[in-house]
Amino acid sequence: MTMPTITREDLPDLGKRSGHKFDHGHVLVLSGGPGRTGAARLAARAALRVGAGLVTLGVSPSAQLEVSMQVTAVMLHRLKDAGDLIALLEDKRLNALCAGPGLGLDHRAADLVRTVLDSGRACVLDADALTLIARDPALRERLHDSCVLTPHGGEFARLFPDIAAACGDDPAIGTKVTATRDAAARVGAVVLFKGVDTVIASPDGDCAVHSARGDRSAPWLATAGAGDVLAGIIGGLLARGFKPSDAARAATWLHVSCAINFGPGLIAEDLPDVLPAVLRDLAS
Ligand SMILES: NC(=O)C1=CN([C@@H]2O[C@H](COP(=O)(O)OP(=O)(O)OC[C@H]3O[C@@H](n4cnc5c(N)ncnc54)[C@H](O)[C@@H]3O)[C@@H](O)[C@H]2O)[C@@H](O)CC1
Ligand SMILES: Nc1ncnc2c1ncn2[C@@H]1O[C@H](COP(=O)(O)OP(=O)(O)O)[C@@H](O)[C@H]1O
Repeated sequence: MTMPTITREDLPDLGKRSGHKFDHGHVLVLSGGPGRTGAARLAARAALRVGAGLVTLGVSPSAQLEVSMQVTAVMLHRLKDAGDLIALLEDKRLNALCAGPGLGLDHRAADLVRTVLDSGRACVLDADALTLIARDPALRERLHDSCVLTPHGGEFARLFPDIAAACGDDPAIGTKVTATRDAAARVGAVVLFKGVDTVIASPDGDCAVHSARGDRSAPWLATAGAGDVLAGIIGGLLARGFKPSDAARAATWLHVSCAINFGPGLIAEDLPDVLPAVLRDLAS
C-alpha cells in the first residue's frame, strides 16, 4: 500500500506575517491536580512556541500555587469544575482546547472533557482524556470532526480494543494505516496513532504517515512527556486556524524535527525550546 508521507514540502506556511495576538488564537490547556501539572505545562509551552497568540492553563484550585510558580508567558485560570469551564468558554476568543495531559481520571476530569466536547471547539484529546473516553460511551458519542485524538499504543487498545486486537502489538505499516482509518471513521474525528510510524487519519479516509526512520529517526523521543508536547503543538496550530488534519500532520513533522535538531540527551522540556530553530529553518 502506498501512503502519502508527511514531508517538509507538504507543510502549510507556518510563518506569522501580521496581526495582533488574538489574530493567532487562544488555547486553553486543562490541567489536573497538584503533583501532576507538569504534562499540561509542557503542552501549554509547546502551544505558545508554535505560535498561538495566547495560552491559558486551566488549573484545579488546589494546584494553583504549584502552577503559578512555574509559568510566565503562559497564563493561568482557576477551574474548580465544569461550571467554571462553561463560564470561561463564554469568551469566544478561546478557540482551541487541549485536554488530557496530566488531567487525571476523576469526576472533575470527566466533566471537563464532556464540556470540552459539548463546546464544539477545535480540540486535541490526549492521555487521560482518551482513557476517560474509552471508559464512557457517552463521552465517545460526543466526539466530532474538529477533534484530534492522539493515542499511543496503549491508549489505542483501550479506545478500540477490537481494532487493536486485529492489528497486533507491532503492526506492519499497512496494518497500522488500516487500523487508524477504521478508528477515525468510527469516532468521526481525526486520529493520530503515535509511534515510530505515526499514522494520521481523517473520518473521510484521508490518511498520511510519518516514519521516524532513516534520516528522520528520532529514538530520543522515547522520553516521558514527549507526547504531551505533541498535543500542545497540535493545540497551538488549531488555535492558529489550521484544520485538524493539517495541524496533526504539521505537528508530527515539527515534533520529530525538534528531536532530531536536539539529538541525544533530549528530554520533553527541550522540545518546545528547540521549536524556534526548527521554524526558522523551515522558513529559510
Ligand atoms: N512530566 C509529566 O508530568 C508526565 C506526565 N504524564 C502523564 O501521565 C498520565 C499517564 O499517562 P501514561 O501514558 O504514562 O500512562 P497510561 O497508563 O495511560 O498508559 C501507559 C500504559 O500503556 C501501555 N502501552 C502500550 N503501548 C504503549 C505505547 N506505545 N506507549 C506508551 N505506553 C504504552 C504501557 O505499557 C502502560 O501500561 C497522563 O496524564 C500523562 O499526560 C506522562 O505523559 C509522562 C510525563
Ligand atoms: N523510538 C521512537 N521514535 C520516534 N518517535 C517516538 C519513539 N518513541 C516515542 N516516540 C514519539 O514520542 C511521543 C511519545 O508520546 P507518549 O507515548 O504519549 O508519551 P508521554 O505520555 O510520556 O508523553 C509520540 O509522539 C511518539 O510517536
